[in-house]
This record gives sequence, structure tokens and C-alpha cells, in this order.
Amino acid sequence: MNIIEIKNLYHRFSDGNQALDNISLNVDKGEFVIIAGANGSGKTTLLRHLNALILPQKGIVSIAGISTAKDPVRARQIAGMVFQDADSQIVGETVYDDVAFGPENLKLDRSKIRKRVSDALKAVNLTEFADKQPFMLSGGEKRRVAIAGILAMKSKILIFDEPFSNLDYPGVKQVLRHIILLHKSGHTIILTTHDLEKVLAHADRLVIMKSGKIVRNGAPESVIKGVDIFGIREPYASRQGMSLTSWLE
Ligand SMILES: Nc1ncnc2c1ncn2[C@@H]1O[C@H](COP(=O)(O)OP(=O)(O)OP(=O)(O)O)[C@@H](O)[C@H]1O
Repeated sequence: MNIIEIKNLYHRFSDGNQALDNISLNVDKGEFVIIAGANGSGKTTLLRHLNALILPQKGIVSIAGISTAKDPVRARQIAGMVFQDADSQIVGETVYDDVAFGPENLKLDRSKIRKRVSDALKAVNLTEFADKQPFMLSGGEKRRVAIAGILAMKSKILIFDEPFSNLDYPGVKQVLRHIILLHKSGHTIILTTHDLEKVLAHADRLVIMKSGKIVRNGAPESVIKGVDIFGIREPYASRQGMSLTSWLE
């Protein structure tokens, strides 16, 4: 079943920049899809459409059967996004308040909110951090707080824009482990990265964008060969003619 359907989507910024140029893409429930492409190829603009932060000027974006143009609030609840800049996503004084922000907006009762926040913090191993100030945390911990925030909304689709940027080695490991666990627990994952080496072995599909268009779309091993022409670095194993291996091992 397609949990995401994008049909003939275009987006032109007010300065005339054609950021998306006739994008069509379907994603199955539970799939792990990586979107790669050079700077400015349109990845973030596409993700912002999935999270209903941008509504289609032309074309359709449908999340679990809900058109983002018709019900952006509900679509955003289903497709939660972890932004590239973790600081920009922090809204609470404490980790607990930050994760509770979304469920509070849903006007759930107190006990339900408490349960959702504690389950979400547990899922990203941050139970002990509930009373800490989010700004005091490391980059990897801040990204995990953002993940907990969308888990507390019960989002089924998790969207990550460059989740490894500005993270040190332990930070990348933490975040990557959680993304893999969330995929295994049935979430649909959409992720952009310039660093395929770290994550491609775990994905079901690789989509390559260039100048606002999808130029390749398929199983990682079949798509990855020769991607240098799109400004993307092919993982070492693939360049050596070997199968992709997990960067975590
Ligand atoms: N607010 C904006 N106004 C005008 N043009 C924009 C705006 N945001 C993005 N663009 C342009 O739209 C195109 C696509 O940008 P987008 O951020 O989606 O690319 P990207 O693939 O995510 O890039 P990066 O890898 O650098 O994050 C680029 O040419 C960019 O300059």
C-alpha cells in the first residue's frame, strides 16, 4: 500500500527558481527511502511538501490517503519531520516539555500526554534527560529529542533532512541506530543525505534528484553505480564492486 503518493508536483519559488519540476513518487508503507542529490537539487523542498510545510502549487501530495492541500494539519501529524538544524526545532524549556508540545496541541488529556512522552523518550533512550534543558544537550541528543517529538505525535512516517550533519562519530552512531530501530518497528522512513556511505546499506530504495527532477529511482545496489555524475559520492564498497555493508559494523 502506498503511504505516500506524489503526482506531477511542481514548485517554483517567487524569484523564479524551479525547485521541483514534475516529481512523481510513490512510497510503500514501511519502506526506507533515501533521497540524494547535489546541493540545490530540490531535496529539502520535496521533504517540506511531505511535511505539508509547503503545499503544492501544481500536482498532488497525498499522505496516507490525505491530500496535504486539503488537510495539512492531519498530514503533518502523520508525516513528522526532523529538521537539519536541530536547534530550530526546540520549543520547550525542558526535554519533557519539548516532546509534550505536539501532543498538547492535539488537546489530549494529561495522563495520555504523560504516557506518550515517556514512551517516546524511552524509544530514543532519553528517559533520564526529561528534566534537562534541550539547549544543553549534544547534537546527537538534540536530534533524538526531535525524533521523540514526532514519535509522541504517533507519526507513522518519519522524515529526516540530513540527520548526520554536524554530528561527531558517536552522534552519527546514536542517530543512525535509532533510525534503523524505527524502521524495524514498522515506520516509513524518508531521509536525505550527502553521506550515503553511512546509511545506504539499510535502505530499501534510493532516489536521485537533479535540478528538481527524479533522475534515478530503485533498489540501492541497482541505482548507485556511476552516481558521481549527479554530484554524489558512491560508497567505497560499491566502488570496489562489493555489496553494501553497514557502516555500524
Ligand atoms: N526560499 C527560497 N527562495 C528561493 N529559492 C529557494 C528557496 N529555498 C530553496 N531555493 C532554491 O531551490 C532549489 C532547491 O533547493 P533545496 O533546498 O530544496 O535543495 P537541496 O537539494 O535540499 O539542497 P542542499 O543539499 O543544499 O540542502 C535551489 O536552487 C535553492 O537555491
